[in-house]
Amino acid sequence: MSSESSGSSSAPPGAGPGPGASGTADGGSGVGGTAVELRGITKRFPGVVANRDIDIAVGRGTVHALVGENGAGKSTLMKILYGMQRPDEGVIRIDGKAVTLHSPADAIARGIGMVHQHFMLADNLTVLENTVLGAEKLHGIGSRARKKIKELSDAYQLGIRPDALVEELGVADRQRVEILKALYRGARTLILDEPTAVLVPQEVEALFANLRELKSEGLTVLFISHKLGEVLSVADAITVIRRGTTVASVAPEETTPKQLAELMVGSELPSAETRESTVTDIPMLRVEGLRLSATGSDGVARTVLDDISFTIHKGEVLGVAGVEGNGQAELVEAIMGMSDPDGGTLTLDGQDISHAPTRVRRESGIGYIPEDRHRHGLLLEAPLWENRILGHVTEKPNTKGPALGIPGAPQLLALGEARADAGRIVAEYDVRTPGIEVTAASLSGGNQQKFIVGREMSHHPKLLIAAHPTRGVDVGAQAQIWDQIRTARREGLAVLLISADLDELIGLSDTLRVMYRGRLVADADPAHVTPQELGSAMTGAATGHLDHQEDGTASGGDDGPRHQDDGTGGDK
Ligand SMILES: Nc1ncnc2c1ncn2[C@@H]1O[C@H](COP(=O)(O)OP(=O)(O)OP(=O)(O)O)[C@@H](O)[C@H]1O
Repeated sequence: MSSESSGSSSAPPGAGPGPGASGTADGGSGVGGTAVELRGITKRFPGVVANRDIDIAVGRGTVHALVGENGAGKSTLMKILYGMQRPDEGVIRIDGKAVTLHSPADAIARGIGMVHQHFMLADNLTVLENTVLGAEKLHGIGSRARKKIKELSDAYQLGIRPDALVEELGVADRQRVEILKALYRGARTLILDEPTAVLVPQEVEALFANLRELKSEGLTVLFISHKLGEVLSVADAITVIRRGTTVASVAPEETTPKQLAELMVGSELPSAETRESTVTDIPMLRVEGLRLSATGSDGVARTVLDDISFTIHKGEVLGVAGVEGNGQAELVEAIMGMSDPDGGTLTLDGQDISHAPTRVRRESGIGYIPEDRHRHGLLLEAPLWENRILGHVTEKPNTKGPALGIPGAPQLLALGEARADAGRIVAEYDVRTPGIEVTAASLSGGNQQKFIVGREMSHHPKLLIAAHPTRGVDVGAQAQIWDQIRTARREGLAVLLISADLDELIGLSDTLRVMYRGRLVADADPAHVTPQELGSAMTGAATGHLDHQEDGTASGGDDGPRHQDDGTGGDK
């Protein structure tokens, strides 16, 4: 049943803020009128009310942020507005008119566009082809489409060339192509799902400039973000969602990141832990001369890992900064045994694992938080308790045996123990789920991530390969995951941390390296480096040791790129 088109709502159009709201920033009061109204929206899933009586009005020509804890219901609400989910109750009004949205095509027809967190572009096609794909027949594309793309790109200063091949574009450009694609389809309201999660600070600034440009042309932007500082810098209005319902509408100039976080969780956040060094001189992972090449779709072989060497010691977090696509993902895959490097050696705790299969590497004590949790971290359609076993099928508590007490006999899966332990992870890591029987797919993104972190930490790894460990995770859960990593590090855990979140890299790492075009080109002291300095090295503008300058800029050392390690790693 759906009552979107009935027009029945507890609140009149353009009415004040929802329950508990401060009333200062309900977007409906914006000078340009109301672009989108969501009134009394309720959406139930088995065992969960994802949205409960949500009330939001978004002013036309404004940037409106949605914040809230993992599982609060933000994505569900945006999927409802984009026609991907049907609400059980409530009214959607676009430009004052009640509408029923059966599909994204319906939403697009009404001027709603969405840029998902995982871009949906075909790599081997051009910007032009990607933009018109699905919007019109490919054979119909030509000068008219090219002209329109150029006009849109110029009007909103997106700097996109219609004939550029998508696979040659960096993350920030791909995001602009997604925005362009939505504009091409006539979007007047753009939904962006965590748009800054993969961007370096300079790119975030550029995106925000684009958003301001869109706004000045009367477009409306709705975006979800966990980065509260950024939210405060770009949003005109902020809606806080807690446990499925709108709890506050806040004006950015009247709040701080801390207050916002507390509105999200409904209580005070713990204060950050002070840092102390736990780095030892005992090597845990030694990577020497790692090289990998890959053949692109043009048939040309390219070097993706170029003579990579470093050591991570017991109790040390080595952070690798880099713009996505500079070899970090390939480095992780090579360490996990998921690719076949051209050369180099890997030594884990004194044992040569260069040619060991992934399972053996895991059993030797490597925990793995993958970048792509859907492809490598979870079986989405399997229940959560089965996901407890994934990647740890030969380890306790998932196994018992040997069978029948016969030495040498195969081990058996210990299903009861695995279930019980899945329940423990859910409780300990605050994974918001109706239970362990639901599929992993039904959890919100941040809760899926918390489950993976819990699973990997439960095996007390010697080495944790953590790729974006808190991506999509709310501030409270992020602090908790950082604490867990710090605690394990005090007990000797070595960590390879890959992250696009520079605050996370700086805050957690003992040693920092910068990866650029497959090489480790710079290093920095996390106690002194700034996100801006790291950002410049990530774009290739600074190399060597990033000496902190008083004026806040970084200067590379004069000894050129220092991608070679002297074997001592980054110990301080
Ligand atoms: N398809 C689904 N089936 C069952 N439950 C679902 C489904 N989609 C979402 N949920 C549940 O609805 C609730 C809200 O999820 P939603 O993804 O909207 O949260 P979110 O605020 O976007 O979280 P995050 O910040 O982690 O992305 C969660 O409890 C989630 O488990």
